[in-house]
Amino acid sequence: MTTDNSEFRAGFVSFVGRPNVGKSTLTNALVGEKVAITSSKPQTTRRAIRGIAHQASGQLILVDTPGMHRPRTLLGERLNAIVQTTLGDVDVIGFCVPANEKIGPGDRYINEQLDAFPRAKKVAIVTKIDAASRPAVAAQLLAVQEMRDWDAIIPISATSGIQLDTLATELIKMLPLSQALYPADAVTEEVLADRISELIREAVLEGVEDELPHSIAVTLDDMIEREDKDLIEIYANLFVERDSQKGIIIGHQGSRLADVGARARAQIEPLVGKQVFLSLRVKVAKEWQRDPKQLGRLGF
Ligand SMILES: Nc1nc2c(ncn2[C@@H]2O[C@H](COP(=O)(O)OP(=O)(O)OP(=O)(O)O)[C@@H](O)[C@H]2O)c(=O)[nH]1
Repeated sequence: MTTDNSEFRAGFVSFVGRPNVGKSTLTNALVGEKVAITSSKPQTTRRAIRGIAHQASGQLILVDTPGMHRPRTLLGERLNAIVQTTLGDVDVIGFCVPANEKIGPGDRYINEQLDAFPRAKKVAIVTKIDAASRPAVAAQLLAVQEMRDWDAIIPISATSGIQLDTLATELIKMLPLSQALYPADAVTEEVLADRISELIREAVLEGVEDELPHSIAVTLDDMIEREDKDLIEIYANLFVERDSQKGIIIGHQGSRLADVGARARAQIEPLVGKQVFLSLRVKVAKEWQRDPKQLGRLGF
C-alpha cells in the first residue's frame, strides 16, 4: 500500500447539485463500480452512500447525497437534513452543473446554501460536456465562474470518461495529508442489504411514469443463504403510496413486476457472487412521504 508515502492524502468529498445533473453517474465512474444508483428520473438518490476512489496520490471517499431542493414534504425535509449533516463533515464539496442546461434558480439556490459550509473547499464541476458543443461548454464555464470564488472549476463527462483522472487528482490535492482511511480494495462502506435495496429500486424506476419515483421505497424482509445450493433467497417489499400505483408496478398479469425482478437479479447476482432467488411483494403504505412513523419504518 502507499500509506507510508508522506504526501498521501485522504478525505471526504460530496457532490451536490440539482436532481439529474449526473452526481451518481460521476460517483460510479470515479469508483469504477456500481455503488450509487443512477436513473434518468430526478431525485432517485436517497441515502448518503460512500464510494471510495483509490489513486496513487490519495483516497477520495465520496459521500453521495440526495438532491438538494426546497422541501415540500416531510420526506423532503428529512432528505435536506441528511444533506446538511453530510456537508458539515466533508473536506471538499463538488458543485455539479450540467454543460447542456442554463444555470437556473435551482442551481443558484444550492450555491447559496454552500455558504453555510466555510470549512470545505468548493469545486465547480461542469458535467455532461459530451452533450454540449465546445462554445456552449466554454460559456458554461464562464457562467459558473461568476457564481463564486471556486477553488477549482473542472469540466468532465462521466459517461464518456473525459477528465475523470484530472478531477480525481485535483480533488485529492485538496484533501488533508493522511494515511489511507480504507483498505485499497474497498469500494463502499454501505452494507450489502442497502445496496441490494437500491438496485431493486433502480430496476423498479426503469420505465415508470414521472409521478411514480418519489412514491417507491424498498425494504428487505429477509436474506437467506441456502446451504444445499449456491443460492441466496432475497425477500423484498416495494412500498407505493396508492393502490393505482400498485397496479402500475405489477403490470398486466404481473408482467412488469416479473421484468423488474429479472433486471434486479441481473444486477444483484454479480454483487453477491451467487445465484439469486428474488421475491418482490408490492405493498401500499398510504402517504408514506408525509407520515413520520412510516418514514421511520422505511428507513428514513
Ligand atoms: N450525456 C451524458 N449524460 C450523463 C452524464 N452523466 C450522467 N448522465 C445522465 O444524466 C442522468 C442523471 O444522472 P444521475 O447520475 O442519476 O444524476 P444525479 O445528479 O445523481 O440525480 P439524482 O439522483 O436525481 O440527484 C442519467 O440519465 C445519466 O445517464 C454524462 O457525463 N454525459
